[in-house]
Amino acid sequence: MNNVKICNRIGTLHFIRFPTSEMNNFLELSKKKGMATSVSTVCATGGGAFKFEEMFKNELNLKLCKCDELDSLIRGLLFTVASNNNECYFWSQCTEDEQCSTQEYTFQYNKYPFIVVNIGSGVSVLAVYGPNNYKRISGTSIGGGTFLGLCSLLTGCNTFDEAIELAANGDNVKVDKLVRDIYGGSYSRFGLPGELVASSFGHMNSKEKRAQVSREDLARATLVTITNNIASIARMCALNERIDRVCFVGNFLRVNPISMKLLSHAMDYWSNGSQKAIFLNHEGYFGAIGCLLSFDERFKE
Ligand SMILES: Nc1ncnc2c1ncn2[C@@H]1O[C@H](COP(=O)(O)OP(=O)(O)O)[C@@H](O)[C@H]1O
Ligand SMILES: CC(C)(COP(=O)(O)O)[C@@H](O)C(=O)NCCC(=O)O
Repeated sequence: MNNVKICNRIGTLHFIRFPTSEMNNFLELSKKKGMATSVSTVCATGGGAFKFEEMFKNELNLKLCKCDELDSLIRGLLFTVASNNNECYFWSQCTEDEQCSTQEYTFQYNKYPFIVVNIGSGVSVLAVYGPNNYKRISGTSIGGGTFLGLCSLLTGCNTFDEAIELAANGDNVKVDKLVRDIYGGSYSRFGLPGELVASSFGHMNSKEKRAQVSREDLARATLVTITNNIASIARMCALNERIDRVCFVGNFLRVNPISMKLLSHAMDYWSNGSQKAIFLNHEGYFGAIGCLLSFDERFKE
């Protein structure tokens, strides 16, 4: 991220990611490179800041400066949106897949409230009322980790990128039972179109249908199931809080236009256009950015 001002210096922020399952390799590399000779403290957030604290101290002689993950997330998000003009976007015309495309979104970050849905391993839903005023209003354990876990079980895939690639080439209609499979068409009285999923994985009780589905179809159905569930929770939270702007973040949305389009469509369709799904380019890094800002503040003190 270019032209970022932190601690009265302007520069470029660089982002690198690796899964915490690779922490041992990271420690080995840090030892080899003599990381502790150039820094004494590393800013860290999320569960890993607690889980790996001892390990960093014992193996590398490095102190972790621990910051709360949700405080850091909101702080990093607000800072990034304020510093980076091109950060936010939305998907338009998501009823027609071919016409669905991204458009830049001018997010009035200094206008409150708004909702943040963080889709990591699990999902946290936060209502933000001011720069230092937010609450965690809901959450679900059915998140990005669930997608990857179920998809690995069902398809034998080994990575998130592979799971997304499979899903991109599959068709959930072969796996899910639609309203039209039950009604023969729409259930118009309650505004349920025939193409709506009535029952996720609802076809999979049939031996015949199971024989017809591919790994790709199963990956797509898993992605659609998890995403639609998150969309339902996000919509209900927005409605309850009477908030219309909903920012979706977290690494589950990395290289995942299928889920972003589904979330956009669900928010738009079920709210008659009153709720808006907003996405951010640095979707998985706000915790890290917020944590860096807190460190900067403590350093100044
Ligand atoms: N390279 C990747 N490896 C593993 N999971 C990934 C990767 N890229 C995206 N994901 C998705 O992101 C989720 C984790 O999101 P993240 O925002 O990093 O949350 P957490 O704070 O739980 O680490 C995973 O469960 C998976 O769905
Ligand atoms: C515990 C967590 C805050 C951890 O964050 P994560 O590493 O998943 O990003 C998150 O997984 C969560 O909110 N889980 C859902 C718990 C629930 O409300 O049921």
